Amino acid sequence: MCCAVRDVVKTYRVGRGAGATRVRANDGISLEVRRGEVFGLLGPNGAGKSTLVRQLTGLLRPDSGGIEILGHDIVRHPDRAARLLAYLGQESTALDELTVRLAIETTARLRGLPTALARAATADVIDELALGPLAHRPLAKLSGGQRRLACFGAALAGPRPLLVLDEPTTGMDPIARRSVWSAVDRRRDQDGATVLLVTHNVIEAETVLDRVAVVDEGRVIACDTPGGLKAMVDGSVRLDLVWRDGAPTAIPLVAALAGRSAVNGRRWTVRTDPDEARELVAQVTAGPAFAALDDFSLSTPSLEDVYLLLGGRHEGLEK
Ligand SMILES: Nc1ncnc2c1ncn2[C@@H]1O[C@H](COP(=O)(O)OP(=O)(O)OP(=O)(O)O)[C@@H](O)[C@H]1O
Repeated sequence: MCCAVRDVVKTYRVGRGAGATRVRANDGISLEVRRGEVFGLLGPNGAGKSTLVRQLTGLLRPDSGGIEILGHDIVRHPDRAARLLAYLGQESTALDELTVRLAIETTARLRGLPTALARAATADVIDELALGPLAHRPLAKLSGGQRRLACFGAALAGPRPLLVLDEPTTGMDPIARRSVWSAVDRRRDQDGATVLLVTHNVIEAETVLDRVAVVDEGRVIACDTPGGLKAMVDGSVRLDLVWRDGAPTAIPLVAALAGRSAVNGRRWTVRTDPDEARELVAQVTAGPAFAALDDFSLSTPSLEDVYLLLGGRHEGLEK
């Protein structure tokens, strides 16, 4: 076991005096992260994911509950977390004035590597993430995605058995994102590192995560492998129809679909069983509606579908 979280409760106080209110950000969270796995925390804005990871990193103290990392009691000894894990938070301003190279090297030195080793580790990370062209520029002068990649690089400098990454790929282009996921894979496969990842990107998460905890309103509402979670929505498929200039609702078939589609701009999404989906595709593509279509696709369930399904079901889904 790498991390064990037991019934963690964290309440923030918002405002002052008589008008103060309380926000229960974590409402009894329990989960276990096994050694060597890439474990994801998935959930909507404000679900309590960052609050949980900040407690794991020793930066925030739970009101109650226990957190153990590699046998260390982090609630009692929050200072130990820094030796056990590398943390990439949502904001990283401490390193902003440094160049990319210095930010990575400084982090490696702070993690106890002697100068020569810190330099070598920095060169490796710069190479691995293709940060060479940015290495001499201060973080503050980089684009959002570039700065995020540089901060991720700093998080990798100096080995740690646990990587805690809060939305590591925010703002990154597809190439940078891919290099992040490759680097995460390498840390797990070659170094046996455990990775705890906060993400909103369900599609991306599906390809890198071994297990996922779905967090909502401060609680874990489901925890399983992506495959196990997707089995909940087995037997359904998703038909996406993208209309060129608005849907031709004068066509009876389209009018009938309107009532059962989730509409997002020009995109209509219908969830149904595979047989009906095939039938609908045949009807839409063979009839007059086809001329109004820009694109259509039929997909098997993704974690996103699970996530949407869980939105309304908060019980009995943990494994
Ligand atoms: N410092 C704070 N003071 C008061 N309330 C806070 C504070 N930090 C977070 N909260 C509240 O606690 C709840 C959980 O926030 P948290 O940042 O943990 O969510 P999250 O799941 O990480 O969200 P996101 O995906 O948007 O980053 C929210 O309602 C948030 O408004």
